[in-house]
Amino acid sequence: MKVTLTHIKADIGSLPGHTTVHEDVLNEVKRFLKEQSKGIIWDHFVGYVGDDIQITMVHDNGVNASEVHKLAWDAFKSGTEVAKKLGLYGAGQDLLKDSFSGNIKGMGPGIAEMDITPRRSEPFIVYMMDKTEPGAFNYPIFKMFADPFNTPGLVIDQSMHDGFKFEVWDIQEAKAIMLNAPEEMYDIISLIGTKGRYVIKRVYTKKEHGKLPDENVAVITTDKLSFIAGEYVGKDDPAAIVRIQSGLPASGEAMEAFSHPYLVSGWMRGSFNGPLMPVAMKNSKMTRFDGPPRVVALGFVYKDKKLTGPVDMFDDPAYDNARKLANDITDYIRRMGPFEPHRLPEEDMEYTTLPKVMEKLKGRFVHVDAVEKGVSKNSTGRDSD
Ligand SMILES: O=P(O)(O)OC[C@H]1O[C@](O)(COP(=O)(O)O)[C@@H](O)[C@@H]1O
Ligand SMILES: [Mg+2]
Repeated sequence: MKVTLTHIKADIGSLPGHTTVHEDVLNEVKRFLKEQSKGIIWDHFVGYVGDDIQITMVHDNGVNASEVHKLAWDAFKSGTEVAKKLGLYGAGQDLLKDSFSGNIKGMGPGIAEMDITPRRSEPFIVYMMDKTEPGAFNYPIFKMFADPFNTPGLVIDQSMHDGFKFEVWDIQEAKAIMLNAPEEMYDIISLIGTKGRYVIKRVYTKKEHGKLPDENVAVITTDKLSFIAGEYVGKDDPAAIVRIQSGLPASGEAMEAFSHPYLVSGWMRGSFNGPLMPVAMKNSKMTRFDGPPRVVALGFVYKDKKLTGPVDMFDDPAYDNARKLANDITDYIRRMGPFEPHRLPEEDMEYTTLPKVMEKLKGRFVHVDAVEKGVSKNSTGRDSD
C-alpha cells in the first residue's frame, strides 16, 4: 500500500514582527483541519517554528494531490482571517495568489512530500527551519546520508553500505541532477557547497538496498518566494521530512548532524550569515536580530493511518552546548554589523531590498579615470598630461 507524507508551511502573520506565531492563529488552523480534513487526509499535526505554521499530513492521495494542497491552503486562509483581525504583522504574507488553482506549488507556501512504502514501523523526523533558505539543509542531509563520521551506519550496517542517491536541484536554472554517494561524493559536494543555488531536493535508496530499494527517504522544500513574488517577501524558510532507522540513518544519526551550529544564510532581512541553533518548538522565538536562525525537529511514527508523536527532539540538554556555541558565534559575528561575511555577498543581496537602495546611487558613479584626472589637477594646479 502506498502512503503519502505531505508537509506544507507558511507565514500567515506573526507577533510582534516575524518573531513567533500567535496562539489564536495556530488554533484556527488546527480547528479548520480538525473539522475539514475528514475524507481527504488520515491524520495530521500542526506545529510551528518562529513565524511559520507547519502542517504535517498523512494520506493516500499521492504527491501533488489537489485536494490535499487545497486543504492546507484553505486552513492557512482561515488562519489569515484571524491574523488580520488581530492586526498581526504580515497577515497572509506567504499566500501570494488570490485563489487556489490546482496545486499549491508556486503559490507561496513551502511544500515537501513523498510517496512511501511503509515499513512495519515507519519512523520519520520533520525538520523545520526559520530565518534561512532551502540550501541550509545541504550540510546536514549530506552528513546524514553520506558522511560516515556522522553516520557510522554507512560503514557498519550492511543495508546502508551501498550508499544513497542525491537529487540536486539548480534552483536558479530549474534543472536537476541525480548523483550517487559514495561514488560521486566529491561531485555532490562541489555542487551543494554553493548552497544558494544547488540544493538537495530528495534522497533515494539505491536499487541494491535490501529492505527498501529505490525508495524516497528524504525530501526538502525548495520554494523560492522571491522568484514567485518578484520582490523580497522574506526568506524561503525551509522544512524537510527524513525517514529513519532500519537501513536508513538512525534517529541519533539524523539528529547528530545538527549538533554543530553551522553557518546558514538568512537571519535579519534574509541578508546575513549566522549559526543555526537547534531548539525546542516553544523556544523558536526569533528575538535576537530576528534570530539567530533556528531548527526544530519533530519525531513521528506512522502506522495504520495514524501518526504517533511528535517528540520535540531538540528539547534535550544534549543540545545545550550547540545552543551555547550558537550564542557565542552570534556575539562574535554580530560585531561586524553590515559588513561581509556577516552580511551576504552582493550576488545574494539581489533577492533582498538592497538593490532598490543601490538604484538611486547608480547615476552618480563616474569613471575612475575622470576622478584621477581631477585629483592630479587639484594637486598640481594643472593637467598632468
Ligand atoms: O520590511 P519588513 O516588512 O519589516 O520585513 C523585514 C523582515 O523580513 C524578514 O527577513 C522576514 O523573515 P521571514 O522569512 O521569517 O518571514 C525579517 O527578518 C524582517 O523582520
Ligand atoms: Mg519565517
